[in-house]
Amino acid sequence: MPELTLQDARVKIDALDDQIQRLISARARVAQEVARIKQRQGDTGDHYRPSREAEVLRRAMARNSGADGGPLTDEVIARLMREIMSACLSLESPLTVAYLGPEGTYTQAAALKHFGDSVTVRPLGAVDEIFRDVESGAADYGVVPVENSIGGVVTHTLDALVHTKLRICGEVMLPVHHHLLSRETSLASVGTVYAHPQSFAQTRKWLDARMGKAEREVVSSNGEAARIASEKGGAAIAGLPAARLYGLNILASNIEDDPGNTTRFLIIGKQDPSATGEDVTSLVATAHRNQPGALFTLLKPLADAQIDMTRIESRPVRGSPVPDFYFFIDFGGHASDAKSRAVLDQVRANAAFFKILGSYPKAVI
Ligand SMILES: C=C(O[C@@H]1C=C(C(=O)O)C=C[C@H]1O)C(=O)O
Repeated sequence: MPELTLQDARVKIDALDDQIQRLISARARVAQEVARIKQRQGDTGDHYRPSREAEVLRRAMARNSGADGGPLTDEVIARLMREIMSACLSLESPLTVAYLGPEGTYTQAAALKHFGDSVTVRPLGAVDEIFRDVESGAADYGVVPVENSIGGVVTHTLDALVHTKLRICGEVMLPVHHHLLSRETSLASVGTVYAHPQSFAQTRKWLDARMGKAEREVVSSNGEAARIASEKGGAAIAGLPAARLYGLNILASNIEDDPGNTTRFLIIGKQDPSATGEDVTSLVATAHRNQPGALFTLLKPLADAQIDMTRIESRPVRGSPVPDFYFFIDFGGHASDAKSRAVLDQVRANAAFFKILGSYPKAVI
């Protein structure tokens, strides 16, 4: 590009902004048209389509890697597109999204990462409440944490999935950075640290080394920890949104023991997203008891079909007179594709209890 003066550059930016805005408005009008087409087709539900959104985001990232792409990163481009889609969708059917509150939690950050800013949010107090809220229709979708790369599974979420009629219709991966937040200005003045058990698990080494003498008090969420620290003193382990919300100082940043610390969240709702080519299927099953090799039998069809099993977790079956376990299995593929369907049929045939929890697009950003 030839040298521009500052004034020339600003004139250029103004002209580009004019174009961008005209195009965004044109896009919003087409999105309204999509909603009208759906209504004419008798579609009475909400107009959110997780698979279509995943495709739009993947296309945006692919374009960014192409000849006209850059210099912004794929993730930044996808996030901008995310917000445009969110705003377009909210014109016709503003979504209501319930999540594990209070405000300032990582689950809130996950909800906004997945749905964008143009949604109505309902921060609720417990995982069960989120399931009930979506089942009753008070919220269109729910966002619940399911697993952290250091702390392990969120048992309430797995237990709720066994019995719910809701479907998993998406997943969100959120890199989690913990910070020590306080009204105080130095670590030495902190007598008590408040945090969610998962946050304690993820910062244990740092706390042992730097705050060995401080009391550790478990609370129900990171947002709650920040609220208590803002009212009673002490410090909270939480994310930056909580620091902003409660006006706390950041005494120490990125105190997680593993810099790759990531939490996976599930989107729960009432729809079954269509296949996108990059999907995950989640199921829960129990093996036949008292049979040697029962778990092996359950999993063998996946191995035989060379399906990529990305996760397996177990939870005890409550009230069972003998030890029995629910196995939660994730694999790459969509329940509607021939290979996955055949494997699911075989697993179902070998299982005492079997339920597909959902097939949904693999997280894009
Ligand atoms: C309902 C639809 O559109 C909604 C709006 C989208 C957008 O603005 O790009 C994408 C997917 C849906 O959440 C659809 O495309 O079927």
